[in-house]
Amino acid sequence: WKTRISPDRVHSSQTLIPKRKLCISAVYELLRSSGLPDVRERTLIAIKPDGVQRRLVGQIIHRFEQRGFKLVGLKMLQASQDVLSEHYCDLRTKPFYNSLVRYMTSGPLVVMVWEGHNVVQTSRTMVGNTNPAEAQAGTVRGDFSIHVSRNVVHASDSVEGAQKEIQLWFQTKDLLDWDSWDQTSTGDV
Ligand SMILES: Nc1ncnc2c1ncn2[C@@H]1O[C@H](COP(=O)(O)OP(=O)(O)OP(=O)(O)O)[C@@H](O)[C@H]1O
Ligand SMILES: O=c1ccn([C@@H]2O[C@H](COP(=O)(O)OP(=O)(O)O)[C@@H](O)[C@H]2O)c(=O)[nH]1
Ligand SMILES: [Mg+2]
Repeated sequence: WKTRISPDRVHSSQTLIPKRKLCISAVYELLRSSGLPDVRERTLIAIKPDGVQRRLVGQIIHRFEQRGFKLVGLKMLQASQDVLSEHYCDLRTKPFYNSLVRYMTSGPLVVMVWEGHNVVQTSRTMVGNTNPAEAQAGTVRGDFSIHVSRNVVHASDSVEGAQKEIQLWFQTKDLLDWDSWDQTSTGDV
């Protein structure tokens, strides 16, 4: 037991922190300061009530996993009017705002945080045009929907927007900073 734990772990105040985790943090810091890709970019993806009702949750998650992004937060919830008015504050003056809120509160949502290089922009591409009639086949909206008022999924549209939305929908403690085995040299845990 000792030989297995001790070479891999260091003490930091009260807790034991895996050395590998410290190393990975240092590598991320180096990448950031060197201008190399930020592999820790995060975005908020929400499967809207029509996506949940139509049992599309698995297929949508599959697309993000298959693309190579990492799931760091996931919950199912009934959205409140308050959270939605904050989430869609830029749309409050739009004529469709009230129907949008009715739609978004009509059933449970599955809200997720995905992480990876360029995840905000790539997710927007994967999700497709806001109006499914204009969305390319192969995108979530282009494959699963036909009308803008039932477009299955939400994806943050900028890195700053994603940060705000993640703070709105999740508490920091509910986001898991887990190490992906494909980013470490061995599968030894
Ligand atoms: N003309 C419209 N009629 C009905 N609903 C609309 C219309 N335009 C937008 N919506 C709804 O409002 C949502 C938010 O619009 P927005 O312009 O932010 O599109 P989006 O960024 O592609 O979508 P989301 O923010 O949900 O990812 C749309 O996803 C859609 O559900
Ligand atoms: O004419 C419109 C435009 C948008 N929406 C809804 O409002 C959401 C948010 O709009 P946004 O412009 O942010 O588009 P998105 O980011 O969802 O592509 C969309 O997803 C739609 O659900 C709508 O119902 N009618
Ligand atoms: Mg939007």
